[in-house]
Amino acid sequence: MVVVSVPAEVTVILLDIEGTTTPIAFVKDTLFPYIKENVKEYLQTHWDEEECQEDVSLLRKQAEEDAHLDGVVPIPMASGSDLQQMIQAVVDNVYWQMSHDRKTTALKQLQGHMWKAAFTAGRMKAEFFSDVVPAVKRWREAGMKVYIYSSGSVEAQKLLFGHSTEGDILELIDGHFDTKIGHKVESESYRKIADSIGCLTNNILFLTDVTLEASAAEEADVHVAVVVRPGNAGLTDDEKTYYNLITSFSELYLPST
Ligand SMILES: CSCCC(=O)C(=O)COP(=O)(O)O
Ligand SMILES: [Mg+2]
Repeated sequence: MVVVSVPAEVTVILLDIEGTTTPIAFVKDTLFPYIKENVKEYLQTHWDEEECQEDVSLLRKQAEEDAHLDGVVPIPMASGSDLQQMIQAVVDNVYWQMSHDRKTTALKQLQGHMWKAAFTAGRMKAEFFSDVVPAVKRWREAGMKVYIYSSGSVEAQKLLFGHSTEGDILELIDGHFDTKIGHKVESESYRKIADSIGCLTNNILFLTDVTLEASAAEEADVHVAVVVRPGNAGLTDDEKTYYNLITSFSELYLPST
């Protein structure tokens, strides 16, 4: 087994979810299909609620920003539009964004609100790789703080950790970040995360499956390791040479343990 040593200055482990703690297949085959199958009915049922209207406003604003992109579906204003036409426009916009695996805050916020019903009713349980929970417990025992940074909304992250096949493991996580702090491929996001935690960027070790995210974090002086899991996108030879790679969290060696 290859072992990657965690630098002594690291006090915080920052985890990505999809492809890092959780199989991409769970996201692609369970979480995302749930949205596609239920979005129209969800909008029809919840349309008059404030939360749903806030989600639609955010999606409309995003559609305006996306106006230059091929295939984008605009969302008309409520006044003067037929309700069913407007709902269909939101559905089409959500489908369009999901077909491009967009990580916009607007899409992620609606998805989080929709998953809530499924998780809280026990109809869906989040999957974690078997090494994740034991490693997080070990790190915490060694005095590390463990945070999540995912494109999935903080609300959705809490649903996953609160309703998993391993039970409610939310208490293992010290805090959550999503794209409201900035996108994962922008180095400024990692500086803001360090500020928010109250540490230096080089006190953080970020684990992710996406090298663009690893590169942005590294630019901010965050330590990174790229996580290679079954079903993840392949890495180039250069990426394999450049980054510390782990296939399991058990391959991380903490000097203090
Ligand atoms: C609460 S995570 C749900 C999955 C998701 O929507 C997503 O975009 C995952 O992205 P990540 O940044 O964790 O790779
Ligand atoms: Mg990921």
